Amino acid sequence: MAKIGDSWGNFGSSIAALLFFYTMYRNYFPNELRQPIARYIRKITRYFNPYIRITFSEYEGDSFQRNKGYKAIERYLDQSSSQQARRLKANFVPNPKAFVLSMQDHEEVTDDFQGIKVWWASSRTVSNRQSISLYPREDEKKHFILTFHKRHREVITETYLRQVLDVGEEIMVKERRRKLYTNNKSERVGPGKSMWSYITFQHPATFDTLAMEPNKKQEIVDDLINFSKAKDYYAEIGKAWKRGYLLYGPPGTGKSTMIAAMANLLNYDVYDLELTSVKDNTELRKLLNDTSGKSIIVIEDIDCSLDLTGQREKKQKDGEKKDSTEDKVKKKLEDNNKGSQVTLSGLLNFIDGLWSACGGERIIVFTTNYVEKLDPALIRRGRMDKHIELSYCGFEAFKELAKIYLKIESHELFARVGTMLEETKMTPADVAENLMPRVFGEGAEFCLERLIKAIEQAKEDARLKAEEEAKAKKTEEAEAEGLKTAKKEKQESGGKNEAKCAD
Ligand SMILES: Nc1ncnc2c1ncn2[C@@H]1O[C@H](COP(=O)(O)OP(=O)(O)OP(=O)(O)O)[C@@H](O)[C@H]1O
Ligand SMILES: [Mg+2]
Repeated sequence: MAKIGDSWGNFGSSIAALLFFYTMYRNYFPNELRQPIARYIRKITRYFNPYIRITFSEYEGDSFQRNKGYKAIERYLDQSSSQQARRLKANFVPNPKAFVLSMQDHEEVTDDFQGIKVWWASSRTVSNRQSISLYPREDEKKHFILTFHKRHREVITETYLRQVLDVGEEIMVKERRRKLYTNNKSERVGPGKSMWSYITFQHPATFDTLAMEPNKKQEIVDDLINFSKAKDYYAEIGKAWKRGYLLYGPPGTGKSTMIAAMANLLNYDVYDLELTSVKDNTELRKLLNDTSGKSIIVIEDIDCSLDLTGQREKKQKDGEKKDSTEDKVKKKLEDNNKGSQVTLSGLLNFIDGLWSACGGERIIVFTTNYVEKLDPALIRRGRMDKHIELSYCGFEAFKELAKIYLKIESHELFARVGTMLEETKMTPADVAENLMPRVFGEGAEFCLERLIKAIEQAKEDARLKAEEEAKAKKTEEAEAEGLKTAKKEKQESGGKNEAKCAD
């Protein structure tokens, strides 16, 4: 009891002494001396203080740019925060649906790295300014402060902080709501606004629900996963961490569905780039600089977005005849391209990684119905690393669709469907449409029979179309023959007349 009384007595006299010195200092020290003394005291304490403090602010300098590292640190600290901090705040994350607990301001947690103890504190400073601001952050500044012993300076600043960022970013990617971005026309974008607008990406397609030959599918999945894990490899060989896929095939064969499946597999955002809305190459560069890592940049129907047919056009003018499909594509291209001056070389520059080399991994996907129309420079390996053909529905793809839509792996009608699909071209979209039960209670057999009828109908349609085409060709040939004969006759009669005149 006496001991406690003694220590209270010592404590009291120390406080009294401190107060005494402080009053003396305030009242009797001239102002000019106070500043150097304060500086000197700070120097002494710094000399004896073995700890280093690093402050991580929520915003970069005085800019409006949010510091990505701050968010990553916050996510990294969540686990220690939920176990150690006493005052927590709860944030909702959609993926997986849950509350994430983070520490409140002015809380402190500890972390252990290779046996080294560090302290993390969250802090918020509020400015004294008496202004009214629309932006809360102008007056409030949030920081994380990391404290550690100076003998661990190298390990902490180099290895530990790298790990904090990597782990934090990984958590953020896992729990984020993925986005589907589309580019706005530049006229509609106000100053300081992003050229991309987005909605939440919620496409249900996965590689499990995508019907295609299993080995081919596995090869694509492996390729994507290998790419997403190859950060160090790309750094080693000095290439931008990007990969290009060209998906080609007739309409309804699953090109867009595959892009959604890719995004779902890798947990990437999707940037759907409408090239015809991009004014010129400079704008294209800006758009691409504004994309984030872990994303798929998609240009659908590339043949209709850009004039890539220059060489072919020249040949056609030299006398070749255009077919009706090409006519249509050309017309669509002209309609689309009004106002866009993006050139092939602008696009090539982008793909080559000059502009996409900033930041994390990116996948570029082009889709087209007419692969033969694309300029070889655009799709050469290295730009479009993998060319994937999505084609008409074969037996293997049909079996996958039956598994997805009818939940069956075999049926006595399968063999017949298989033979019919070999003879008739039908897209997976059409097969899926017929297999999907339309009203409650439609059984597998009913749906398979409907599919058989649809294939028979498609076969009949194809036969009629071929007949019509053959007829049209014959008429064309007859007309050409007629023209030729008429020309010959004219020439001959012209020759006779000339001879008469000479007589
Ligand atoms: N291989 C497939 N596996 C499963 N479903 C498919 C497949 N191909 C097409 N489908 C179905 O058909 C529909 C149309 O497919 P999708 O939009 O992917 O075709 P596309 O190749 O992108 O066509 P387009 O060239 O016209 O853009 C999708 O809703 C999808 O459900
Ligand atoms: Mg499509």
